[in-house]
Amino acid sequence: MRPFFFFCCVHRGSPCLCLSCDPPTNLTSFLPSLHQRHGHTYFRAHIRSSSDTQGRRNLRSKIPLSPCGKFQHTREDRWGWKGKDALTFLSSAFTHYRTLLEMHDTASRGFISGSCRKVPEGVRGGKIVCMRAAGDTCSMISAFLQKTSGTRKDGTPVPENFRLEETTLAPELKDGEVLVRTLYLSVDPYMRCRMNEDTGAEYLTPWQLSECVDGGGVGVVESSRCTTCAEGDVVTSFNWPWQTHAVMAGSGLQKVDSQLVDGHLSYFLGAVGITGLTALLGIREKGYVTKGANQTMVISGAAGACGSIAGQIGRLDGCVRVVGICGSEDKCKALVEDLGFSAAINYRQEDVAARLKESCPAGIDVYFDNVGGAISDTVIAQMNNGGHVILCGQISQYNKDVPYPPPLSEETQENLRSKNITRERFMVLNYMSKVDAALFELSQWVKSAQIKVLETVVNGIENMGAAFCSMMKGGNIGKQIIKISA
Ligand SMILES: NC(=O)C1=CN([C@@H]2O[C@H](COP(=O)(O)OP(=O)(O)OC[C@H]3O[C@@H](n4cnc5c(N)ncnc54)[C@H](OP(=O)(O)O)[C@@H]3O)[C@@H](O)[C@H]2O)C=CC1
Ligand SMILES: CCCCCC(=O)/C=C/[C@H]1[C@H](O)CC(=O)[C@@H]1CCCCCCC(=O)O
Repeated sequence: MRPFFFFCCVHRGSPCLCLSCDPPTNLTSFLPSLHQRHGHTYFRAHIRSSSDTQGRRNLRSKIPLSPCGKFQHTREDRWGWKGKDALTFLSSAFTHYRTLLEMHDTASRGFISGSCRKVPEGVRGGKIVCMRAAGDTCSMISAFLQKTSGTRKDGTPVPENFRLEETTLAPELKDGEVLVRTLYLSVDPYMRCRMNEDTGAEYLTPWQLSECVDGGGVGVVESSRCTTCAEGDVVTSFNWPWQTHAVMAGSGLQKVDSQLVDGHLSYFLGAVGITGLTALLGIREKGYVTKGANQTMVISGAAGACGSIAGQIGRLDGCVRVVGICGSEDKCKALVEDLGFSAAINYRQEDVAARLKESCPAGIDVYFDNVGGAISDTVIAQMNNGGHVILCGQISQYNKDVPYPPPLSEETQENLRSKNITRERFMVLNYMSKVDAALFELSQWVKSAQIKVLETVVNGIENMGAAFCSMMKGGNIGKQIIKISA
């Protein structure tokens, strides 16, 4: 929905409430339907007073507005309530302001006291910005990183590392900007590294304590002053702020085609997004899978976002055995029964070396490594001569103070060298020229159910921090998604 602005002003001696919209199109059809659809419209208030040295006050209030009167055309780009209807609205609005201002700001209190029969002296272009028209969703909530003892480079992240703030969006868009409503946000392992002052990876910038946290997101354009984005477009970005709404530069957003995912827009953060691409391009660029070569592939972190897709692609690309390693019985069951893995090993309960011997009788040719550490040492020890390790990630090391990729043990280095095993670092962002074709391929596989998609969806921005921490400990099956709005 397009944001719009009400201006309180004196119009020929009586208060007038005007509505302005940029560009001023579709107002006639838009306004009547507003109340029909939502019953109540909630407003967020900005007000400017002559005694307010900081200029603008954000009152952070919701003002229920009852349907009243009919809109009148007052100027080419303005529509408004006049006379009695305007007074009714202003009266309730100012009553509400007074309560809030008494709580918030004694300096501003003077100008709203007294009668609301006329616009009080001192109010200069007081402005009420409509943020949202549906129930409680009018706030813009942002998530910030905060220090807690023990969680910097070494240590497990906790939900208390994140705090929420409720703020108001700047109402006017500048040239090139768009207002987006966030639909889904992603939490990803690399974010643990962004919690550190030194991320340990040259392409990752640290999150700043006072700035809104960002990452992968998908949303819908609600209004636009950017030539490349239009209202209703579905867009995505790697640098989406953890906010319910955001004003962003249109040039930083990629438009996506909902048909690619049959309307499952969260897939743009997973199977038909960065983690699907990581699985596909990682295998294609570094896995050297050859049809008819009788290869066995092992995947660690196999029930996660990348791993669950990688195993299915390994099979589709021609591996005869695909074995997953993951952290629970439920995950093992999902891999074998739902995704068609040949076998699955629960590393928390089983002897990984013994189970690998049993489930990979011809040895291991390709290893899609998501976790590193002891699990990877064990897998590499059972790899065949001329095998290939796809070095995708090392999540078992992200809570430690080590560089990326972390150093290998002498024994594992010797295994790689003596068996001529390649172990090349893979980074999906280095293959952006191949992304369009790869996304199409993933989309076709998903649509035809040759690839099944698993997701763990949590609702609400207030649960972002907890969802991130849970994913880091294995709380997810498939891609961890946070649904922000419908
Ligand atoms: N190179 C690239 O371009 C990219 C790399 N990655 C990397 O891929 C890997 C997977 O990412 P993604 O699919 O998004 O995340 P996942 O969906 O796989 O979630 C993380 C999973 O890691 C597992 N895990 C956590 N701690 C450990 C541990 N100590 N030992 C073993 N497993 C652990 C948990 O599953 P469980 O219950 O099995 O323990 C958890 O569910 C990460 O290492 C990430 O950094 C991701 C995207 C792009
Ligand atoms: C330091 C550990 C990194 C391990 C590998 C990994 O998880 C990489 C993930 C990236 C993947 O290539 C695609 C992504 O979305 C991940 C990186 C995102 C980069 C965003 C950069 C944001 C910033 O730093 O400003």
